[in-house]
Amino acid sequence: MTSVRVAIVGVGNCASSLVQGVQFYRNADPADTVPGLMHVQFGDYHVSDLEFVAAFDVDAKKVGFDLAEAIHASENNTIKFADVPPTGVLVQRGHTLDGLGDYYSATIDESDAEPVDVVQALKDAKVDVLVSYLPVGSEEADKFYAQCAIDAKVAFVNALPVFIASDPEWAKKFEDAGVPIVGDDIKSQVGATITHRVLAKLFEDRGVVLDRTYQLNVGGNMDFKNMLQRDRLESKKVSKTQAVTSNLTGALGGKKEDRNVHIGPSDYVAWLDDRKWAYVRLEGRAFGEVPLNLEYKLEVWDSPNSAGIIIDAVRAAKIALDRGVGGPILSASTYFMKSPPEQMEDTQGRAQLEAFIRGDIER
Ligand SMILES: O=P(O)(O)OC[C@H]1O[C@@H](O)[C@H](O)[C@@H](O)[C@@H]1O
Repeated sequence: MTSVRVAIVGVGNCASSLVQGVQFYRNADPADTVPGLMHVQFGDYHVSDLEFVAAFDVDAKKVGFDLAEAIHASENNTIKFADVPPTGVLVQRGHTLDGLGDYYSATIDESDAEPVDVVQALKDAKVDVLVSYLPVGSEEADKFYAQCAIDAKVAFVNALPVFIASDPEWAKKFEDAGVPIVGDDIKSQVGATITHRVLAKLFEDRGVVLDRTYQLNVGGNMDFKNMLQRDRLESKKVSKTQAVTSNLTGALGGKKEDRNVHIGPSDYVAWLDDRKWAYVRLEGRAFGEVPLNLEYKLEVWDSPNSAGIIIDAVRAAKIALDRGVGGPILSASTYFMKSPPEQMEDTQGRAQLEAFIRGDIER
């Protein structure tokens, strides 16, 4: 089988963990279990089949540098768990559009190079899958790159909370073009979303009435700094909220907004670097209408926590591309993403995805 030729837009911490992860597990035995991957061998593709062939960013400390160097440059502050040798891929000057909010603009220097023709660059590098890791709130920029993927006939993995796969008009554009998309908004391996989603569901499954809940997140990466600009995180709040409530049938079921559900990024704490701490509280009523409350705290390194999921999402997108299936890949989107076109309970989502890998279902 051929490799999976991957391009990345946004060479931040998440890109760093992805590139390091492919290096770290390049010799993994297909019979082994790798934490954070569904399979070492996912359909026809081993982890090591991912080949990074293009990257785009706007940061002067990254543009023009080898991807292996750029992943540790500028404000990137995630954990280093692999030595990535030079890739021979130089980061190209992407288009800024609304990609930089106030905090990014104040923190980094933008490259003064001319933005490249992205569609041409994708074609020249024979890219199979473009992963969008733009900062939260980059609505215009994310749609620009989605359109580039359509024009270059490159599959798209939308890791941020801008609604593309889950937007019927955009979904149709991908379908009409015969280009697969997996989106929207990556759901980490064991992150704030999945733990909260599962525990809220546990309340319901055990007959406890969930009256109110919150999820307060703090972190020290640029994602959290960027989100200090409150108007950039609206889509993120909606995405995170529906990821939890879509699993419920009670009063909070399906709510995108409700006074009794507060889920969102809460503050930036510089010394946490790329660690993310989530404080979650669920308040309910059990037998005899007696109060029952649960509170937990999750501590993770944010970017590695989603890198394995992206490796699987990229391989699912490539399988769809190989099979000539365009539009949202529902099974992969529902299992990997917070805001898929259709929400499904996670074990069911995983079973659907296994069926997709085997070729039993189309998408
Ligand atoms: O931990 P969760 O809730 O699944 O969130 C995962 C990801 O969600 C994305 O929206 C964030 O920008 C990432 O930084 C984060 O890793």
